[in-house]
Amino acid sequence: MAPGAPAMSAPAPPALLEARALSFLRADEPVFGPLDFRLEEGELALVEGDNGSGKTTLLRLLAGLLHVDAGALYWRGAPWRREDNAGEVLLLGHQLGLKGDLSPRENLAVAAGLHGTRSGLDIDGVLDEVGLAGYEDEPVRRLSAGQKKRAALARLLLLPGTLWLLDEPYANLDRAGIALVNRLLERHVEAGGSALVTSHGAVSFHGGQPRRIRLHA
Ligand SMILES: Nc1ncnc2c1ncn2[C@@H]1O[C@H](COP(=O)(O)OP(=O)(O)OP(=O)(O)O)[C@@H](O)[C@H]1O
Repeated sequence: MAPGAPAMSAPAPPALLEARALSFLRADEPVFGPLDFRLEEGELALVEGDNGSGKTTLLRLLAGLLHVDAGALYWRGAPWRREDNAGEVLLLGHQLGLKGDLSPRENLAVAAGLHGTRSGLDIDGVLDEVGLAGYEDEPVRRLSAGQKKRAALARLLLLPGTLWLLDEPYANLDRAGIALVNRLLERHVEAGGSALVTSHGAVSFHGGQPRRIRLHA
């Protein structure tokens, strides 16, 4: 290296997720976007916007339930292909995706059979952690709204996902449930996981100032 030449620094690693000029169209009208953002591994970001600004649409698109209409998405630097990250991206949406006739224990067993589990975790342990001890074998349709949300959180905790997409995760939860969501999020991020969270309530997150992704209707 010539004297005085600047030291070469290693290129920054690619973001876990990057959106460039991303839009979703309905009847040729953009629901949101064009939107540019990055999300790193071990980072939480808040998706903000008024009612109808497209927060749920964005999360459903990232969960593979809708197609990218315009712009581009990258996963670890490569063009986004659902088949490359299907097991790594977990959505907790308004519809919780639980089978009402099955118990929490059975719902989690089905999910674990399909996707595996995080090492060191088991079904009864996560149900206990989310406060469903004693309700493990009750059909989900007989649980309260908050208990159903807790069962969905138990599934999120159990499965080996990298990116959590949480749409209004605090809805229907009591104070202890809200604290539970924050605890699970902090632990996920500390372990190198990432999360995109929509919430109209205050998210209390102690892992630093989260990135904010603002949608405009
Ligand atoms: N299935 C659908 N068919 C047609 N339009 C839809 C559908 N779902 C949502 N929309 C429209 O897309 C826009 C964005 O909706 P979306 O649910 O993504 O907003 P949001 O930001 O999550 O809203 P909120 O804060 O009320 O939950 C709204 O104008 C809505 O009416």
